[in-house]
Amino acid sequence: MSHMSLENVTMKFGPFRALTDLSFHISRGEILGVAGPNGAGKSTLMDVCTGGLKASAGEVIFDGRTITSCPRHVRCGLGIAQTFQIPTLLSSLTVGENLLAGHLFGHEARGTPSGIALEEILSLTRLGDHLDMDAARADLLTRKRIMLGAALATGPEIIFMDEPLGGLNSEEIAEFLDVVRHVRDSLGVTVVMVEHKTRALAEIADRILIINFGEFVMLDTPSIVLNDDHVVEIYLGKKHDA
Ligand SMILES: Nc1ncnc2c1ncn2[C@@H]1O[C@H](COP(=O)(O)OP(=O)(O)OP(=O)(O)O)[C@@H](O)[C@H]1O
Repeated sequence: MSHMSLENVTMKFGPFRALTDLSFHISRGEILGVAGPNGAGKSTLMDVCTGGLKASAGEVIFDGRTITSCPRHVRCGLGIAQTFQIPTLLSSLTVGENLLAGHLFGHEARGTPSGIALEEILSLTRLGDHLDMDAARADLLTRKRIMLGAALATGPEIIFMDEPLGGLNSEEIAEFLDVVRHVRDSLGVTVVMVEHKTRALAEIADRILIINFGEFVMLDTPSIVLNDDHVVEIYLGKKHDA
């Protein structure tokens, strides 16, 4: 059984369709990359999955349960977490307190404590040495690791990440991807990563979904998707003749 599926999801803002009749499955434990040109509907897609938006039509199913209309905190309680493009931290608190806040939020939403130990999150996100540091003092990569840690502390089964690599240099990208890989491998958490940097996606993703103008284009392994003529054309605006 698939972990999460979208069935004929359409998202309208007034008369404008940001997503049109989108259907696909996310498998448990996979790293799914989501790519597409600016305005393709990637953030909208993430929001209809995590509860920021309610799809105008169609259904979002998680572990067999229809969650299309569930608000964000209910989806958090079911095991759905999200990180944002610009790190949203409690900057007056320490790194440890940020993780604790995530833990408490998840506990409250679910009614039971998270099954993921804070020590393991500290080790996976490499934050063990920074526990007492004020979050406000952290550099960008560390802020991203703190946000990921706080999201993991809610105890998710699936985590959606909105452009997590933005603003990082190539060394930092490699380090962050390594953290994400370890998170998936150690915790079995499913990862959905919306990202413009397709080369990085190709390195980490099991499969990549391409959308364009809110419509499904392709979902397959990175090598198939990124070498597909239609996908290359969408990105470059012309035929790829290599
Ligand atoms: N709240 C809203 N009201 C009206 N239109 C919206 C709203 N949110 C998004 N849109 C429109 O829906 C389309 C898809 O936007 P979305 O942000 O999902 O694209 P994206 O693929 O994430 O883009 P980018 O890569 O630039 O972040 C865009 O045309 C956008 O202007």
